[in-house]
Amino acid sequence: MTASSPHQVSSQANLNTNTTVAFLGPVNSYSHQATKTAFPEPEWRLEPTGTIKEVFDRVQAGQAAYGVVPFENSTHGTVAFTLDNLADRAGEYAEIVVCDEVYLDVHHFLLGRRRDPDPLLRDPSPGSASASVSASAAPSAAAPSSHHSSSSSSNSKGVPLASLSHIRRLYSHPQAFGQTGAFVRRYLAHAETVEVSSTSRAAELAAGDPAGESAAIASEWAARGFGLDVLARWVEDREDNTTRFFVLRKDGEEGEGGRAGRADGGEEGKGREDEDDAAAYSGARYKSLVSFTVPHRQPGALADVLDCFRGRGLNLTSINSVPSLVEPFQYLFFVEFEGSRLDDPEGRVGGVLEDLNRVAERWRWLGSWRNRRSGR
Ligand SMILES: O=C(O)C(=O)C[C@]1(C(=O)O)C=C[C@@H](O)C=C1
Repeated sequence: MTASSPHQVSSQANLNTNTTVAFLGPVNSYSHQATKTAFPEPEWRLEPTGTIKEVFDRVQAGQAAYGVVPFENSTHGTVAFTLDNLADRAGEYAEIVVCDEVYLDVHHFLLGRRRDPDPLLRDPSPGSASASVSASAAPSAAAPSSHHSSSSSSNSKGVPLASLSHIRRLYSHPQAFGQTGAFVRRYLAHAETVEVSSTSRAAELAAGDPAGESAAIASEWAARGFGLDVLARWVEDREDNTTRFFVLRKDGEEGEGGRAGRADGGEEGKGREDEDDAAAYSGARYKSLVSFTVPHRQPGALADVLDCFRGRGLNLTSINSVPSLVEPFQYLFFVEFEGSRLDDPEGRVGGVLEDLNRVAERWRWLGSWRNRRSGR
């Protein structure tokens, strides 16, 4: 697993600042990997939480300078828990903004205990590319994996490396289940699926099953961390499976060393700026997020808001909605777009925010940060 374009914060810049970063734990979750990429230890103190909501809580309470939360996955879409907290219906997170993003390639592993003896086992080491499997390894294992390429080194991807007939329970995070549906339906239809708070929590639960009848879909690091056997590797539906994480902080706390300092053009972003000079609109180097509601009964109210972005020449990169919980079937919308409120020489972002005053019922700016995939 790799994270694209590591963008780490220098240790010197962070002397005398709060260096705690909260992420969804336990350790060895994908959130942990994403956090380590952006906030290398030991300069940063990484603190696992039990839920995504706790990441928001700690940042808002000032107990963590930053928080890292999954936002969307390329296969399964938006992470509902994160959107729910960004919606901030109870006004608990009034100061929280997004100040950066991290992309992580996500390859899921099936972890559990091998049957002992397991005559079908070939190579259980995490990340091994040389493992192969007998045609009778598991229910319907004879058929080649349909979802990954068929090169020889990929033969062990997406197929069981050991018998799975003893697995009765399969733990994982709902997002991970959503990214591995083909494998689970094909090889583990006989097992009960149990959603838990993270993939590393899933591995912890599987490791704690004395009968060895539980398995987890989790990361290869969780295999090592919890001493589990790798029963299958790269079980995601799509090999290009990628999750994008948001880095959160409190608004106005982007002082020296803060990651958002780079989002408004700090030194660390300079090389990147030069690379991107060719971009037609310089705002493509950045992204911003706003949430808003529109008058529910007014025809075209949502279109009016979207038209403001078109009018200002701002490219949208994602649109989401969640129930407003004010009245049934009324929604709060999120629009993410290219451009920064913090570096806005042409005034396009400032302009669109003024437009929102006119056409939206309520709106909130949720941050501007460097586009870590500009030019793609
Ligand atoms: O469960 C984890 O390991 C997480 O960090 C959460 C999460 C998510 O919510 O999207 C992160 C990345 C993967 O997409 C699957 C799960």
